[in-house]
Amino acid sequence: FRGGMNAPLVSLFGDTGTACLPAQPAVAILGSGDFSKCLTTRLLRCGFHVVVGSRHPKLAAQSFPHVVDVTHHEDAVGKASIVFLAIRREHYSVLWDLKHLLEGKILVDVSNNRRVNQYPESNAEYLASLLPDSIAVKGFNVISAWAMQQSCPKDASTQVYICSDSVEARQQIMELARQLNFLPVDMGTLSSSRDIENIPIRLFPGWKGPVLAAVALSIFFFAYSFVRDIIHPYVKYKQSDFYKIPIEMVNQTLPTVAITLLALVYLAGQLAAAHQLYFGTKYRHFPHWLEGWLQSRKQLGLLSFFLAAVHVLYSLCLPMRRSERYLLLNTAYQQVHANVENAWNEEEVWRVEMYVSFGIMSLGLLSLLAITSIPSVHSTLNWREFSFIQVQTYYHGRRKQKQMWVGPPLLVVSWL
Ligand SMILES: NC(=O)C1=CN([C@@H]2O[C@H](COP(=O)(O)OP(=O)(O)OC[C@H]3O[C@@H](n4cnc5c(N)ncnc54)[C@H](OP(=O)(O)O)[C@@H]3O)[C@@H](O)[C@H]2O)C=CC1
Ligand SMILES: [Cu+2]
Repeated sequence: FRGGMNAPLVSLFGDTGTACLPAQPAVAILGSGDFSKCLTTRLLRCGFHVVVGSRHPKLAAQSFPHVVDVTHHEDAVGKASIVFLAIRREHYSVLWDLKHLLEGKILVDVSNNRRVNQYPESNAEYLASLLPDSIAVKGFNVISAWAMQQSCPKDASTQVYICSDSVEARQQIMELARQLNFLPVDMGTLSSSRDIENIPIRLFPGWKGPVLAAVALSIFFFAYSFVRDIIHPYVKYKQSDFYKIPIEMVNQTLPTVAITLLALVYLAGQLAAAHQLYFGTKYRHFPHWLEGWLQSRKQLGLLSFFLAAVHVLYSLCLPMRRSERYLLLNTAYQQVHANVENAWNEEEVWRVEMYVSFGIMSLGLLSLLAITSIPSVHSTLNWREFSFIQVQTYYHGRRKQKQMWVGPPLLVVSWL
């Protein structure tokens, strides 16, 4: 009915979705908790018939719509060939009594754990060993009950990772996921279930190192500017510049950390190239730390871009400050006193004009790098276009760095 020759005919009778589809088969769900309720809502909306198996069907039936058949485990399992297990791994032992009824059926394990690698084997592999005559499929565990209930969830990805040792069962559950408006991702055999179970527990795994590096660099550069621009004048000349802490200090730290992170992005590639040249081969593994560093280049680059953008905001606000106004007035007053009519300093003017222009262009290039690293933009470029942008920008950046990097790297502070 979907597409093909019949498509225009069907649309004549209106695109009312499920009305034109053939009756969907029944799907059983064991357990009546949050996940079960939300999965039921989604299945009903997509035209499936749902049977829920509960230990206390009378009690559980109150929290399900009337069209849902809420009954005992044995009864529910008998009515469907696909059974979702919306119970926790700790309670899988109840399935032992249903062993004979579950023979040859597809069991979908949606369970999650609390910690990474909490059990020696994954929940789905445990299920498969518990019921060897059934077909275990892992999936849907990355979707929260909340998102399951929404018809078009906006709070996170709609991708579901699915794996099973049976190819047909995997295909069947992937098709089901598609009908429920999810994007199934084929993860192969059941041995992938451990990785799939670890997905929801992870929290930005690639970001830990880069964020730590950014924090450490910020503390270091902030302390450095603090000692140099505030403590030193205070001790030496008894001059109190503490008002500089909230804006000037921060605005010195931000670009320094940003450019250092950007340098770290490119340094990793250089070290990798040096490693390959030194050993004369590209078939040798990089050391662990370098491997991790290479893999976190994107995060380092994006953090660099973020800090540079915040730096721009801070810089735009510099003339808004009270302190700026007082300092300007004081200089004007002193100028009048000294009887200087025109304080125009050609060299100073040129320096600042160029400095701001370079700053804007660097941010422009950096944002180009940042935008092309976003997956959806990335996938519209072929690899030649991608490397054109990433490499060209790099050489421009390098040429500029050469002009600017006079003296030891710490002097970058004065450039920024
Ligand atoms: N909640 C979520 O957002 C998500 C949950 N999941 C997974 O879904 C599964 C269910 O989660 P959730 O619905 O939140 O859990 P709940 O604790 O809300 O529900 C679990 C259900 O299991 C049944 N149950 C409880 N104890 C036992 C027992 N001793 N023996 C047999 N059955 C029992 C109960 O149903 P009854 O009383 O009817 O028998 C209960 O409603 C879990 O494996 C979880 O990891 C996965 C992704 C997201
Ligand atoms: Cu700057």
